[in-house]
Order: sequence, then structure tokens, then C-alpha cells
Amino acid sequence: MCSIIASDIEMRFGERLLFTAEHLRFRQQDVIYLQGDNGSGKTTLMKLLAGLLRPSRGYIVANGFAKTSWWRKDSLLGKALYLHQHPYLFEGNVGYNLQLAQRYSRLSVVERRQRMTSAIELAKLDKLLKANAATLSGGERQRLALARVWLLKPSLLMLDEPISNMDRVSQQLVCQMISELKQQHTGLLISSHQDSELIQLCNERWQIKSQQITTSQLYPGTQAELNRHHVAAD
Ligand SMILES: Nc1ncnc2c1ncn2[C@@H]1O[C@H](COP(=O)(O)OP(=O)(O)OP(=O)(O)O)[C@@H](O)[C@H]1O
Repeated sequence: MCSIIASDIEMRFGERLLFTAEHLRFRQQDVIYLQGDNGSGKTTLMKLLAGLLRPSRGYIVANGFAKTSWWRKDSLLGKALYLHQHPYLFEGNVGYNLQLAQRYSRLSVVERRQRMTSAIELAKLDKLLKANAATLSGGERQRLALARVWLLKPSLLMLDEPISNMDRVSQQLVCQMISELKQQHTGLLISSHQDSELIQLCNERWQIKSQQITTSQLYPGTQAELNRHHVAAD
């Protein structure tokens, strides 16, 4: 089983302490809701786990992945995939963006074809295949970016605010894709600065508060429970 483990980490930008965490474990089959206020460090944590940044202190290691090529300096890069809040799209149309992603796939030819069909269907991109990626709306861009990741069938995937600023239809499509990825045992770390329905898919919560990351288990119905408490408190 693939996993990323962070031990005794501290992240600073200059003098400023962003957060510390004793032990974080992100495994396949985990679906984790990462919560924290704006600026608390959610994106930074994801970049650390993706190997795009290094912690100021502590260790982050990847287990269970194929061996890293000798020419790669950082053994974390390329393990847990990170999908940015404002994804980068390649110049060209939607179909080209999908085909380019396929080049990095390790799947068999048959499975690649199947995933291409399901990606287009789930993200409702069929009518947009010839559209220039630069002209897509925010929601369509996110759907395309998630479809590209879908093609790669990642073991671990981090989604940075995947449904913020989306209309209801795009939100539902993205939630559906995330739910399917969960069923395929992709480990998911999903960030949000506000409550969202995605928490219902999650079995664990990481919270960044007072410069510390704490973890707790979530059980089915947790969101319903939370809502009940809010109503009772009001
Ligand atoms: N490379 C950097 N150098 C200095 N400060 C940085 C750097 N990257 C991020 N920061 C700062 O660290 C803080 C945390 O940023 P980060 O983007 O991780 O927060 P976030 O929780 O994802 O926020 P949001 O919910 O608004 O997306 C911010 O105050 C940001 O300005």
C-alpha cells in the first residue's frame, strides 16, 4: 500500500512559524478532509507532501511506490499528485490536454482507453473536446484538470479547494469523480477553508489551528451530527 509519512515536521517562512505536526500518515484508501482558515497553510502542507517544498524541520518519506529513477534528486516528487486550486492547462484544446496527460500514464493500452472514455463522461467534457482550454470557465477548468489526473489513476491525490467557486452542476460532477476515485482506493487529501459536502466522503480530518496540525477520525454521519449540533446551538 502506498503512503506518505511526515514525522515531527515544522514549516516556517523566514521567522514566521506556519505550523508544526507530530505525525501525519496519508495512505491509499484514506480520505482526509484538511481544514484550516485562509492562510493557515493548507496549500503549503500539500506542497510538502508532494515534494514541491521541504519542511524547515522533520522528515517526509514515501513508502510502497515504484523505485525512484536514479536521476531524480527528490524521492517524494511525483508520488502523491497535487492538484492546484487554479490548475495549469496546456495551450491547445481540451482533447489535446487529455491526450498529453495520457503520455504519462503507466496503465495498459486497454485501461487507458477505458479511463479516457470514463473521464470524458464523468467530467461531462464530450461537447468541449474541441474547445480551446484557455476559454474554459473556472468550473470547466477544474473538471478538465481532474479528468487529466483521473487518466493517471493515482495512488495518492491531493485536491486543493476542489469545489470552491463552482456552480452546483460542476460541484456535483467533481464530487462524483472524487467519490469514484475513493471507490478505486485512491488515497485523497481534500482541502477546504469552509464546511463542504465533501466531508461526507471523508474518514479522517486534519485541522490546522493555532499553528498545529491535529488529526481525528470521522465516522459516517459526522456531518449530519455537526449540523445537528449547530442547529441545537443556534
Ligand atoms: N513561498 C512563500 N514564502 C513566504 N510566505 C509564503 C510562501 N508560500 C506561502 N506563504 C504564506 O504562508 C501562508 C500560508 O499559505 P497557504 O497558501 O499554504 O495557505 P492556505 O491555508 O492554503 O490558504 P487559502 O485557504 O487562502 O488557500 C500565507 O500567509 C502565505 O502568504
